Amino acid sequence: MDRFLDISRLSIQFPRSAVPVLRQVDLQIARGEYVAVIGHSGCGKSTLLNVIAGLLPPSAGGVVLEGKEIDGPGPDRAVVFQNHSLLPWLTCYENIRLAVDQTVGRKMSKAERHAWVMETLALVHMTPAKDKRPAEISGGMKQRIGIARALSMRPKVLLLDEPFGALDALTRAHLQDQVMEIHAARGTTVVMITHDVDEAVLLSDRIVMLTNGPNATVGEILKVELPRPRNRLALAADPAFVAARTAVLEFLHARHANPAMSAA
Ligand SMILES: Nc1ncnc2c1ncn2[C@@H]1O[C@H](COP(=O)(O)OP(=O)(O)OP(=O)(O)O)[C@@H](O)[C@H]1O
Repeated sequence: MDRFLDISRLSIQFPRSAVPVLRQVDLQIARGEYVAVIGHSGCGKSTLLNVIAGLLPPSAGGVVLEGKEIDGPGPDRAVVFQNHSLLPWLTCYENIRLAVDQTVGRKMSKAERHAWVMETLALVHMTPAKDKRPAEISGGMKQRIGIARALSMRPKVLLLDEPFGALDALTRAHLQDQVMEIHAARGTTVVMITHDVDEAVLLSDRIVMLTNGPNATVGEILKVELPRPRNRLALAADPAFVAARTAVLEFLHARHANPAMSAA
């Protein structure tokens, strides 16, 4: 398989901790693939994403992107967190423009940068709100601007750390549909952390299921063979969708039940 993003023998142990959080994680991700990482709270999903982002060094093993070992953060990997991190004194346009100027800026003229920001705003359907400041828009809109800002840097990999976790169900569904559209339009490679089984099945090409921590590792990988574009309504009763959903639920609740719940 194409080893666009290659995580091999990765272990993470925090200082003053007796056991590793993650142990011997092996995962190869192809260019353009959409991969979801799912697992119980505290198993190390964010830790894994932080290593790919270059925010955390591996204790053993490593991550290689297009043949180059990751040894720090870089614009080739953009992260979107659950809580949007927009600069409150800048408008939506300016928040994205700043990211463009700081990353791809030197390679583009002023007019090209403007056009690129406008194109990215349109991609998340936020053109009408371009002159609003973050305090003037809803949580879902802020998250759309956060995603647009990440995409504006033309990352090789988009890292999503529970990007819809703080949103209500309807807004969440709307954003999931938009991320599917963006993935189809731009072909960006995506690694997304989620707790939501339906979200994982709807969006992903593969679902990586982590075992419980500490010493968590890849327990199983499920290939989601549903054709794209995917429609949430049509899929709700689709036997392949239901089977994938059941397989993930089976893994999480039967074979790797939440340790916190079983201790209660
Ligand atoms: N900087 C740190 N120093 C020490 N321990 C840490 C640090 N960051 C995370 N941990 C521990 O590592 C484990 C994994 O944390 P992580 O946030 O990666 O889990 P998660 O699967 O993303 O959890 P959740 O689903 O609740 O967000 C937890 O036990 C956490 O307490």
